[in-house]
Order: sequence, then C-alpha cells, then structure tokens
Amino acid sequence: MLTLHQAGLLNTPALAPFDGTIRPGELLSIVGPNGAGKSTLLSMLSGFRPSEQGELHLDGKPLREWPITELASRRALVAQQEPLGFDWQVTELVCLGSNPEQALVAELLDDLDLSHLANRSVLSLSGGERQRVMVARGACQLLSRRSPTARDGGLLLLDEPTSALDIGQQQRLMRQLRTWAVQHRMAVVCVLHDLNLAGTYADRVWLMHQGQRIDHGLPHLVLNPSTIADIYSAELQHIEGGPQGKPLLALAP
Ligand SMILES: Nc1ncnc2c1ncn2[C@@H]1O[C@H](COP(=O)(O)OP(=O)(O)OP(=O)(O)O)[C@@H](O)[C@H]1O
Repeated sequence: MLTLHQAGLLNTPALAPFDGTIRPGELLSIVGPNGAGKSTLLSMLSGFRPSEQGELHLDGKPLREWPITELASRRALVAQQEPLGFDWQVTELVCLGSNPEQALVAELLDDLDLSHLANRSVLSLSGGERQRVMVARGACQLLSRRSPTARDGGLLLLDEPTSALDIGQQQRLMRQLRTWAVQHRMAVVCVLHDLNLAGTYADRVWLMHQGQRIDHGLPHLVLNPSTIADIYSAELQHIEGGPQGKPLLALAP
C-alpha cells in the first residue's frame, strides 16, 4: 500500500500537495491533458523523484527509507520511453535485473501474447510488441522478487502502456492488469489518455490538471463529460449504454 500525506513537488515541474492511497488489488488510472503532471506524479510515486513536500509511505515505511534492492521488489516503473540499452532477446530483457523462475517468464509472455516472440531481438519488434515486453519486464521484476510470505504483489506503475497497442491488445492488456491486481494483490497504476479505457477497466481514477490532482474517485463520477470537455478543451458527445451500463465519451465530429 502506498499512502501520500500532502506529498508534492516544489521545483519545476511542480505538483501541488495532496493526500491519497493506492491499495493492493486495485487498478488505479491517472488521467489528464498533456503536460498535466501525470509522468511527474508517477516519478514521485516510484521514488525516482523524491517528494519535496509531505511524505509518501510504502507498506508503512517512508518511501525514501527503503533500501534500493528492497524497493525494487515492492515497486516497478515502466516509463513511456524505456531505453533498450542493448540488443537483448525478448526473454533476456524480461528477466533483466531479476532472477525469475522459467515458469513465471513463460506465464508472463503468454499473458501478454509474446510467447511466439520469446527468442526475437527486441530491436526487431514492432512498437506495440516492444511496449508489451516492457510491461512484462515490470511485472517480472515484482513477481520474481516477491517473498513467499508477502501479503501483496507490489506496486506496478505504468506510463501510457497502451499508447502503441491495437484495440485487441489494449483489451487484452487491461484485462491482464486487472487479473494481476486480483490474483497477486498487486496495486496497478496506469496513466491513460484513452478515457474510455480508464472508465471501463479502472477501479478508481485520479484526474490531473496543471500540476494538481483536481478530482479522484469512481470512474463514472470523475469522468464527468462537462469537466472533461472543459479541462481538455474538447467538444464531446456523451454516449449512454457503454459496457456494464457505463457511459462512453466520444469526440464530436
Ligand atoms: N525538466 C523539466 N524542466 C521543465 N519543465 C518540465 C521538465 N520536465 C517536465 N516539465 C514540464 O512539466 C509539465 C508536466 O510534465 P509531465 O511529463 O509530467 O506531463 P504529462 O501529464 O505526463 O504529459 P503527457 O500527457 O504529455 O505525457 C509539462 O509542462 C512539462 O513540459
């Protein structure tokens, strides 16, 4: 569990301080326009950019006090542009920095429709394939280092993990993130630009705008069409009767 106690950043880019909790077993989506501070927030949640105001606690201890190796078993960050560094094979890259059981790697590759690419060079992959490999690597980091007595599956932070995926792979990934959240009691945090993906799959949403978290809660309440139209400066159509009765947001022609 990650808790924020008036945590924020003072220097550019700044984040206004706020309280929040990210719980094991949930899928939380962070949404907001370009430049709203979503990646900056993920960086603070991961500890890569330490908070400059307030405090964050991971599993009851200040985030900054976790030794780096223990932190790596409790949280993983998959950034928007991960440098590959070397021409790894897919399996090598998924295992990099971890020492996973082969069965876990095979399961993760299967979960993300990557089994047929296991021995391929990552430099030869398409953008969407590469993006799924990086998500598998993040999950592998947490699940392979997990202690057998751990009560939860750590914190997986993903920055726009669906940006290069076709709609079938988007659905598969979002369903898989929910499955990991429930099966391993993982807390999954996902920055998304597709508000309908957030509305369909997230348990809760944090809405960012101009470096502030301006709303949070259940997706159908936070993704209010008039607020969204306002902060994104977009003209929307609100379509009733989406999945499970949830409304959908569409761009007006
Ligand atoms: N090193 C930096 N120096 C100055 N400004 C920065 C720096 N890094 C980020 N910013 C600015 O801070 C703001 C927040 O950036 P951030 O990357 O967190 O936005 P975002 O919500 O993730 O945007 P996007 O949806 O475009 O990815 C942006 O206006 C960005 O230009």
